[in-house]
Amino acid sequence: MTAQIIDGKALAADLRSSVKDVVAQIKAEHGVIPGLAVVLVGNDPASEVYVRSKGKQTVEAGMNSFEYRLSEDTSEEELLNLITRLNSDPEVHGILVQLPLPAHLDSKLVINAIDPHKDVDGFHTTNVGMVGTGQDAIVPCTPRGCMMMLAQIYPDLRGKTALVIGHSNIVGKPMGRLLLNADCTVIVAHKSSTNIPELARMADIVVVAAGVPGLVKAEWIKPGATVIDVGINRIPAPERGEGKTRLVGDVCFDEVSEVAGAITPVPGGVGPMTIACLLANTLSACCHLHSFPEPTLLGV
Ligand SMILES: NC(=O)C1=CN([C@@H]2O[C@H](COP(=O)(O)OP(=O)(O)OC[C@H]3O[C@@H](n4cnc5c(N)ncnc54)[C@H](OP(=O)(O)O)[C@@H]3O)[C@@H](O)[C@H]2O)C=CC1
Ligand SMILES: Nc1nc(=O)c2c([nH]1)NC[C@@H]1CN(c3ccc(C(=O)N[C@@H](CCC(=O)O)C(=O)O)cc3)C=[N+]21
Ligand SMILES: [Mg+2]
Repeated sequence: MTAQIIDGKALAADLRSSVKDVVAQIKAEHGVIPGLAVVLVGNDPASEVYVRSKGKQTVEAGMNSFEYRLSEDTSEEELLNLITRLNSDPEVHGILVQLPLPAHLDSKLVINAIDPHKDVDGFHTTNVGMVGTGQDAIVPCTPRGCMMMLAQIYPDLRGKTALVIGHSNIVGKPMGRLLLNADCTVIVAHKSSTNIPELARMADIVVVAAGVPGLVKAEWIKPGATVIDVGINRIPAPERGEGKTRLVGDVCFDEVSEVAGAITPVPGGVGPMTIACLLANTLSACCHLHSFPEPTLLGV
């Protein structure tokens, strides 16, 4: 069997184009332009790349992008002051603080200072609690993107056995909660789990967000299962020339795609969906803040 490749790049382009249509409609009807503020503290090169890409795609969707680049030694007070200003700025509908923050800043405190209605990452304790209890709330971008990709394969997720590998607050835990809300039977594994290959062989759906290249092997996968690879790892690629690198996920893609029914590639899988969902969340936040009807995008 050769797995169907779930094309995140194409699906993300569809999502961005439906966001763009609704943005144009809101602008025409109400004169409101959704705005996203991205805050980057320090100069981590990888974060720099993501922030630039987010800003570009925000503008391409017809929204306003506000970027704040603060120095590595910014104090917690300065950062909290900026968030307070953004919370009360009517042109800002979404606020994203790029993680990780430098070690001297308390990310829980900083994230919880964001107005939950503007927390387009869905990391605020209020949004986490609401998603955890099955209430409408802002859903974290990466898990939301994974759910949209799963919807391409399964019209109904009820009763599917799902394994999530990784239990971070930004990917694994919210992913497990969304799958549970969709009535999957959910297992969430992590470094202390002792029998992941065995658990994986029971799963119809495997979502891996561990940050370990080559973690998931073909013999772990039940034939026909769907494999969602969230991992983003930059590894040396001497075959491309000295000092060159390439991006890989957490899945041994070539061998797993011989067994799985469907699989997401890296790059071009979950990553582009994450950014498209950020735009979708910003649009939804704008609609909510202005009491416009919730836009229907790709249905998740
Ligand atoms: N595509 C996208 O849009 C995004 C991709 N990512 C990528 O996804 C990956 C995970 O990100 P994130 O959740 O932030 O990472 P974290 O490092 O915060 O969490 C990793 C999780 O994986 C677990 N883990 C690590 N090694 C193993 C292992 N060998 N077996 C089982 N579990 C393991 C850890 O367990 P423990 O807690 O016990 O240590 C932890 O729960 C990274 O590669 C990151 O770059 C992240 C965000 C968005
Ligand atoms: N507050 C916050 N929210 C985040 O959502 C957040 C964050 N902090 N910190 C870092 C992680 C990581 N992340 C990615 C987004 C897009 C791609 C992406 O578009 N990847 C492309 C490749 C990009 C490349 O070539 O480097 C792809 O997979 O095809 C990857 C990773 C969001 N994160
Ligand atoms: Mg942990």
